[in-house]
Amino acid sequence: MATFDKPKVELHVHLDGAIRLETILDVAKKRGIKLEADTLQDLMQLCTVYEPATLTEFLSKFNHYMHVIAGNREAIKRVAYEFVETKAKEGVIYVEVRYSPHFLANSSVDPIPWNQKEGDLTPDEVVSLVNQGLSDGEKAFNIKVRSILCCMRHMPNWSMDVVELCKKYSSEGVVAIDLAGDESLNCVAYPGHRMAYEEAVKSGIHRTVHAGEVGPPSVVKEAVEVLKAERIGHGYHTIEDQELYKQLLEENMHFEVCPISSKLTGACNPDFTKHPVIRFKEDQANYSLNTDDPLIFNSTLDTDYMTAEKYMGFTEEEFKRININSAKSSFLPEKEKKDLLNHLFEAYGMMVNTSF
Ligand SMILES: O=c1[nH]cnc2c1ncn2[C@H]1C[C@H](O)[C@@H](CO)O1
Repeated sequence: MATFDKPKVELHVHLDGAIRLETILDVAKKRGIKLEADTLQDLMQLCTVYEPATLTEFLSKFNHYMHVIAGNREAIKRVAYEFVETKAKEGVIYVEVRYSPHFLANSSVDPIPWNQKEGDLTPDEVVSLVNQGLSDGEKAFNIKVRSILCCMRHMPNWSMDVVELCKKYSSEGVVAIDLAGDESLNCVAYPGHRMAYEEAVKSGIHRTVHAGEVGPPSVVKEAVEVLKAERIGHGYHTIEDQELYKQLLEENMHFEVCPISSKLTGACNPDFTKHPVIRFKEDQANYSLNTDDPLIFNSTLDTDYMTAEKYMGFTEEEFKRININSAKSSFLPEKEKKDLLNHLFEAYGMMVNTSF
């Protein structure tokens, strides 16, 4: 049985970090693409981070398999659909899944990623395909799914496209913009990212930013003050700047915490009993628990919850509280947020608050 066997909300998970190994092998076979591994076991060995590494080392894992899925319409739709099935099985009732449309394209993207040959799949069509896969999955598995489009730290020239795609597809489940990638190499957001986030603010597109994962608190400060982030991806290092941390606590800023990820990317002390989320818990901060990249960490949402229970003193009550906070901090419109909250209140045996 799962550690917290009740409906859950997940806000920080990368679609391209949540692909099934079986699917990678199968698609590679169908497309005649040679992989460095041809059994499930060997592919797992290749793609998984087993011991604490660095964010840069972790990000290099995507090189082993992204070329298999990118540029292929059927594969992209399938990955999105299967993702929803996986989350439904984990007891997730609402998930916001993120990805870079450019990383899955092979046309209208400069440079073309993963050494692909130029084709005819644009970032725009990628978003449309993912939307279809997610929407088919929602119907088949009866959960709610929304998506977030990622800008990449090292690719500021893609960011204006990303915000335009957020606007174009806001009626098809795209709810926000994100800035992901290697914060350890690019600590200050480029003008391209700043322009895209300015446009997001102007157009009412919700905003989250990977910040303070491995980088210093200044990255979090920039995310909040310059990029106008409404949520912080990870944000562990915020607590090294007590003034900033206190301010964000007062503002009820939401931190998207990913326990297993934070150990294996080297973001935090590998000793879970010293994890910053324990401080968040003690301060009753607003945060969620998430998987981030379950393919690469060989994890599930339950292993993250189990870790929190076993090493961080999490109780059922705290799990309920953080899922309620996650629903409140989701990028859903108010009415849908209330419905989601009521669903959780009911499932958790709490009084439904009719005063909203
Ligand atoms: O934990 C992460 N930090 C920064 N970037 C990340 C993390 N996990 C995945 N990414 C990157 C790699 C993916 O290709 C990209 C879009 O999902 O986002």
